[in-house]
Amino acid sequence: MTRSAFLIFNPAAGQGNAETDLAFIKSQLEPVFDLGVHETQPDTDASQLAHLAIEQGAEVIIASGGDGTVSAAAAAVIGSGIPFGVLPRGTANAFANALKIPTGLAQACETLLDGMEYTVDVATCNGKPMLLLAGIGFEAEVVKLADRQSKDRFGLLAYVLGGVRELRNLEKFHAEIDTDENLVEVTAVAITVANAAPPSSILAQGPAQVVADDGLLDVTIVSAEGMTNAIASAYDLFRSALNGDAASHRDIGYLQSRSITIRTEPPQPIVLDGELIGETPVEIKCIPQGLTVIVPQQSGKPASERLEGLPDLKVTPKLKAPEAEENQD
Ligand SMILES: Nc1ncnc2c1ncn2[C@@H]1O[C@H](COP(=O)(O)OP(=O)(O)OP(=O)(O)O)[C@@H](O)[C@H]1O
Repeated sequence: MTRSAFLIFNPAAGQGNAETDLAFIKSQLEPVFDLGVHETQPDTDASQLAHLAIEQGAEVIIASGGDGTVSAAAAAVIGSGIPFGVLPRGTANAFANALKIPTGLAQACETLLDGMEYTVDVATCNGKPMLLLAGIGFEAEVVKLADRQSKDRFGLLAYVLGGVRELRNLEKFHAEIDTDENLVEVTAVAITVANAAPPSSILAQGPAQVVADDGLLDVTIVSAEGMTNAIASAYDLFRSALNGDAASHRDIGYLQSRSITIRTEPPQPIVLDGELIGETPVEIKCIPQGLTVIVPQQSGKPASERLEGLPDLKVTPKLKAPEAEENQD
């Protein structure tokens, strides 16, 4: 029986040609899936379509568009157990990058055909679904500056330009971070709470790795004052993102918790998965194992075993000896 797949397609996303993209996607997926294509409209968003997909009993739900489309669709699929696929066609494609889903359309289609299911945590942030991360302070200011017009002109560079402009006006704030274990009080310029993070989200890279399926949120605190310290901290976070080592600069701290409340003085903007949602205080709670995503084979967890492809491979599962026999002598 052919599996039914419900494709949510945003024709307005990204800078490519939507018609060509859709024709290509159909050519790749129709031979394998019973594919229904549903285009988003300015007034029919991806989350409404994802709810429709669940109602109709879709066996796979696929979202194709920018992070706006992907996040809205994924949020609606949380808790349904239905495998969720992504065909990224946006500017930053943070969701795909965080889960190592290829951003090229051909490879992303291949992933849907021969990938594996990987169940990740999600979270709520002030009651809203959170897939990746919430930024408080600096990152939120950068998103404010990367407006739609400059995103259309410069793509990903818009965020970088926003970041450089914002570096000049780093503003400190006092923060109370209430975790499961402690109340941490600190002066910071940026606090990032991540469930999963793409390597480009450098402000989330305090810990060696942000693991998406450990039931925990990773908090990175950057307290750099002044331009020189900010650049040194940024360099350390870059190094952490590249090498998988934890950050060690004295202006960077990190911790883990299942739920977190952050209060700041003065109030700071919050950006949730790329969208400004308001100001602190913020309460974030992890929902372990909330979403099943289709990812390339082996990309979910750091591989601890790889055998396939070896010549003459044969793997025979061994039955464990019953305890009684083990104790016999
Ligand atoms: N048929 C449509 N015509 C015009 N706009 C649409 C349509 N469908 C959805 N939209 C709009 O697209 C936006 C979501 O875009 P999405 O985030 O998927 O892509 P993007 O903005 O190109 O990506 P990125 O944020 O990575 O640049 C929403 O604002 C939504 O209203």
